[in-house]
Amino acid sequence: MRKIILAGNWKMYKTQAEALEFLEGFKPTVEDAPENREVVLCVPFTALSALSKNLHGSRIRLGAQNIHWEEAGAYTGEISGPMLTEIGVRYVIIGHSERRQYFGETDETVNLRLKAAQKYGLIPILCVGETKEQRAANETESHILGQLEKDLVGIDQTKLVIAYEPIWAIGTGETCESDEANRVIGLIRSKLDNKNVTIQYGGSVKPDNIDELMAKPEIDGVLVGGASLTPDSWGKIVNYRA
Ligand SMILES: O=C(CO)COP(=O)(O)O
Repeated sequence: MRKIILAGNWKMYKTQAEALEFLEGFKPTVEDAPENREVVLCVPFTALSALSKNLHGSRIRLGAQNIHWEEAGAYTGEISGPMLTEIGVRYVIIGHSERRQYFGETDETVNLRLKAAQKYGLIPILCVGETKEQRAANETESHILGQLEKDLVGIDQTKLVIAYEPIWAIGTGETCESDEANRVIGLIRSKLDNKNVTIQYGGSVKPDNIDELMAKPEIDGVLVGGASLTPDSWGKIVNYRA
């Protein structure tokens, strides 16, 4: 039985005060969602501690958006596993296309970060996906399978979430067709040793396309940017119609 995980990726949005305001608005909605759905918010580092202290038994789980592979050290601007677990973080996004594109993340550093997350008991959400050019050149499959091959070396597939995020669908309003997302996710699953890994779709997920996406057999959840930023739209997404 695969776990359904709905995760919001706030990226570089919301101060601590804004995050707390969101929480108050969102808490009542999340408690109505069916129990078999894990609801995760991956927020900026500066909001993690305040949110953690204000969850008060809520079923919301917290996630970070990056983790360094060392436990501590001279790594200006980075954050370690123990720093995250100490404040109640359970998940961490690794290898998001924005980190690969703007911050020099490579499959090698993604692999190191994945190993660190698992070492410190965090569940990594590994992001993979192709650019518009790669899709046009029929390189979608080879690109994604190439990423997985390098990223997953030595990784325990029983403590892993994967998000398929076609880069051309991120923040563009251009959602991947649900059948196509289902096909690519099925392909990813076929290459994994553990067929029960939760595999999410991400890229312009909105309240008006969530039902269709979640109805697809291979899609086990979503990783959502823009539409996770307001309690109203995020509430509709976590309460999608099964
Ligand atoms: O990058 C994403 C989630 O990680 C998707 O962002 P959008 O939902 O804003 O397209």
